[in-house]
Amino acid sequence: MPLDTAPYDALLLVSFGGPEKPDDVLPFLENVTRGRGIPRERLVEVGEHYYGFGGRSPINDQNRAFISAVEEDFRSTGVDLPVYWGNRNWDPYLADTLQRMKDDGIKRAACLVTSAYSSYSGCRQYRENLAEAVATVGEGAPELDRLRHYFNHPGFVEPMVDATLSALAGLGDAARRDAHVLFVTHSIPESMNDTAGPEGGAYVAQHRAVVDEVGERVRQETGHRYATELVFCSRSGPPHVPWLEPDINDRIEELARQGVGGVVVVPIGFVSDHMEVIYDLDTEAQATAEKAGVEFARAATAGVDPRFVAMVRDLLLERAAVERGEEVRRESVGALAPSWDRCPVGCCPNQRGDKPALCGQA
Ligand SMILES: CC1=C(CCC(=O)O)c2cc3nc(cc4[nH]c(cc5[nH]c(cc1n2)c(C)c5CCC(=O)O)c(CCC(=O)O)c4C)C(CCC(=O)O)=C3C
Ligand SMILES: [Fe+2]
Repeated sequence: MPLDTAPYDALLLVSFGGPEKPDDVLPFLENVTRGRGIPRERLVEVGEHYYGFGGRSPINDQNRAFISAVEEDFRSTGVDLPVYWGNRNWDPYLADTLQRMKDDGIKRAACLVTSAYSSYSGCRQYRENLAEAVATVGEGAPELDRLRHYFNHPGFVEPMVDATLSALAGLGDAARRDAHVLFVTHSIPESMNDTAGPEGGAYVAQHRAVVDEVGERVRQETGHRYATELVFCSRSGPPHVPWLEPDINDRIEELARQGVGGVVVVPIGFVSDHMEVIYDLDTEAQATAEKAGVEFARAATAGVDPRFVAMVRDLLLERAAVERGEEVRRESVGALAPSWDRCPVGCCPNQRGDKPALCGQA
C-alpha cells in the first residue's frame, strides 16, 4: 500500500546550482551576484576557486546523487512520488523544471531547499525564486509548499554528531586532547542576521542550537567536553559592510597562538561538499592550519547519509498530514522548537526592496 502523500503529487528539490565547465563560471557568478553589490575583485577571486577545480562545482552531481538516494528511499518505503530538481543560479533552472512539472500534470509539490537555516540568502531568496518561476510558467503552474527548516531535525543533526566523532578520531592523540571543534557556516552580513526569522537573529540562534546539541552528544559519546564554537567562512561583500565573524582562518591562527594543537571543522552550514567546503575549508582553512602548525580534520557533511535522506520523507509525510488537517508529531532535537511550515510575514526580509515570495503566511 502506498503511503498517503496527498495533497502532494511531487517533491521538488530546490538548490543553488553551480557551473559544470569553465565556460559556465562567469555567467554563473553573474547570476549569483546580480544586484547584490559584490565587488568585481571578489568575483575574479571566486572564479579562480572554480577554475582551480576544472571550472566545475561538485554541487550538481551531489544533488543528482541526493535525488537518486531519495528516489530509492521513496521506492523502498512506499512513497509513490516523482522527484524534480530546480536551481536558483544554474541549469536546471526552477522555471524550466516547473514548466516540465506542469507538462507532466503535477498540481501541487512539496519543496525541499538545500539550505537548513533561516536568512534572506538561505530562505526568502529561494521563496522569491519560486515566485518568479511560477510567474514565468503562468497559468497551470504547480502549487508549491516549502518543507520546514531542518537544522534541528535528527536526520540532519545525527549525521553531524557521527561526522564530528570520526573527525576527532582522525586527529593524533596529543592534538585531540585539547582540540577545538569549530562549527562553521557561511558568513552573511550582520544586518541579514539581525533580520533573520520572525524576530531577527534566527540564523545565528539556529546555528548555536546545532552547536550546543552536537557538542552535548559528542560529550556523551566521548566523555570529554571539547571546546566548541561557531565560526564563519566565505565572507563576501564590500569591506566596510560588517559580516558575521570570527572568520575560520583568523580563529585558527588565534588558537595556534594560544597553543591549541588541533581543530575539527564541522560544516554545519552546508548539506554537501560543494565549493565552499572543498575550497574555503579543505583548501584555504586547511592551509591556514598547516602554516600555523595546527592539526586539522574536517567532518563530513550530511550528503547522502541515509538518515538525512530519510528526513526528506519524514518532512514530506509530516507536511502532507498537516495539509490534510491531521495531528502530527514533529521530530526535532535541541533547544529550539520545530520550525514553522509557512514563513511569517516579514520574516528574513529582502533589504533591497520587497519582491513577491511564495510559501509564506497570507
Ligand atoms: C547563507 C548562504 C549559503 C548557505 C545556504 C544555501 O545553501 O543556500 C550559501 C550557499 C552557497 N553559496 C554558493 C556560491 C556563492 N555564494 C556567493 C555569494 C553569497 N552567498 C551568501 C550566503 C550564502 N550562500 C551571501 C550573503 C553572498 C553574497 C551575495 C549575496 O548577498 O547574495 C557567491 C558569489 C561570490 C561571493 O560573493 O563569494 C557564490 C559563487 C553555493 C554554490 C557552491 C558551489 O558552486 O559548489 C552555495 C551552496
Ligand atoms: Fe553563497
